[in-house]
Order: sequence, then C-alpha cells, then structure tokens
Amino acid sequence: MMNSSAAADAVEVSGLTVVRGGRPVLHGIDLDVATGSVTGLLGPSGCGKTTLLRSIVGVQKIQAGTVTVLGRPAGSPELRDRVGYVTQAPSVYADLGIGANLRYFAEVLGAPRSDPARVLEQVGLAGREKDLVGQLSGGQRARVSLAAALLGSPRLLVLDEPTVGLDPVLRQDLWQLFHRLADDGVTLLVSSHVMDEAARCTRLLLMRDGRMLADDTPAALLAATGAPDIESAFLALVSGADRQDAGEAR
Ligand SMILES: Nc1ncnc2c1ncn2[C@@H]1O[C@H](COP(=O)(O)OP(=O)(O)OP(=O)(O)O)[C@@H](O)[C@H]1O
Repeated sequence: MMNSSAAADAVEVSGLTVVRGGRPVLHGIDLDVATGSVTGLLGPSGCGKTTLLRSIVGVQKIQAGTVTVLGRPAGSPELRDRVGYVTQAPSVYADLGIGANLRYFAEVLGAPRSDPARVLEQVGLAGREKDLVGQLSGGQRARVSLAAALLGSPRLLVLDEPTVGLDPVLRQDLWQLFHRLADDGVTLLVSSHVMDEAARCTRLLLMRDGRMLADDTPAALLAATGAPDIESAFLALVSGADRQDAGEAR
C-alpha cells in the first residue's frame, strides 16, 4: 500500500526475524520511524543494529516479518533514489578524487549536475574536489561517503555509525546537518554505540541481543527509568529485562 499522508511513518517494521550464519540475529522486531525525525539506533556491539539497517535498506535476507519504507516494501526499485545508505566501510573509490567520485555517483543516480557541489558544501568539504580519496583521513573519507548518500536528496537517510573516528567539532557539525535535513522533512535513522550521541536524537531505539528494549524520546526514557543519562537508562532497562527473563525462566 502506498502512503499518501506526509505524516505517515517513513519506516514500519513488523515481526522482523533475521538469521545470519545459522544463528537468529533479530527476533521479531516491531518499530516505526516517524517522518522527519532524527532517530537514534543504539545498542552494544553485535546486538544487530547493522542487520536491522540492512533490512530497512533492503539488502538483507529476512526470514519473517515485513519492512515498509516510504510506503513501499524495503528494497523496491522505486526506493533506489529515495533512500541514502552509508555503511560503516567507506563506499567510495580510493583511486578517484572526491569530485570525480561524486560526479560518478550523481550520474548513476540521475541526480542534478549541481548536486556534487551542494553535498560537498553540506559535509564541509567544499574546495577539496581534486583531493584523492585514498589520501584522506578516515573521518574525511566517511564524510565523502555521507556526501555521496546525500546526492539526489533522498527522503530517508540510513547512517551506520556515521560519526566514528570524527573529532568532537566535526561530530557536532554533522549532528547539526542531520537536524537541518530533518527540518526539511528528511528522515534520519542513525546507529551508534556511543550513548552520549543519544541526547542529540529526537527519538531513540535501544536494542540488545536482537530485541528492542525501548522506543521513546530521550526525555521520556530518562523520566521512565529515573536515570541521570541515557547510558544509565540503558543499563536500568537491561537489568529490568534480565529480571523479567529470570522470572519467566523460573
Ligand atoms: N555476514 C555475517 N554472517 C554471519 N553472521 C553475521 C554476519 N554479520 C553479522 N553477523 C552476526 O550478526 C550479529 C549482529 O551483527 P550486527 O553487525 O548486526 O551488529 P551491530 O549491532 O551492528 O554491531 P557493531 O556495533 O559492532 O557494528 C552478530 O552476532 C554478528 O556476529
């Protein structure tokens, strides 16, 4: 079914179950990501964040459940230029310059010719078009990958740990960019295992062991747990879940 309402959720996941390498990795996940939100996906390493993002982008084989993105089944051809995805590994060519990379991806996507200059400005790399990607720092390379994902002005941006390896000033710049994009109606789903980034999100999904522990605003999570920060709130939710599991096992 096609969503016609602008207020509809950008992502709707129901009963999502994924098995990788013969092991269950996601156990029947349900979640919605509101249009125009900056939603943080947080949880410890290995809890399934990347697998969930891959399912939303449509590159992950799923065993059960449904994933609907901008009103279409995840991975539909119509979503190709409406969803931007930045993986943890840089997805740009090391032996090409920044400008050549962006012009190539813009051509493939059919994005406007003015887009490479626009996205370079957005990620703070204007004037660096000629720099070879292979000679950039890790953080600069990550920003080129982000710039490539911004080509064609996608309506949903799925970013897997986009701020890893960035200094605090760049991290702040990027979070400001995320909120400017959200103000324009773009939806951002951003994974991180750094809990101090949580406060920058309008909504948080807290994950553990392939299950969703919480889906709420940062303020509501703090209020519900009485914790002073998101890291403590997460730990409180984990010990609550453990107590519940132990109770059910008895
Ligand atoms: N290609 C693969 N084949 C088999 N199992 C995999 C594969 N990739 C990931 N897994 C397993 O799936 C589980 C979830 O991994 P995933 O990468 O989704 O976690 P994550 O929360 O994104 O971790 P991180 O924060 O370290 O990136 C892990 O137990 C991992 O070992």
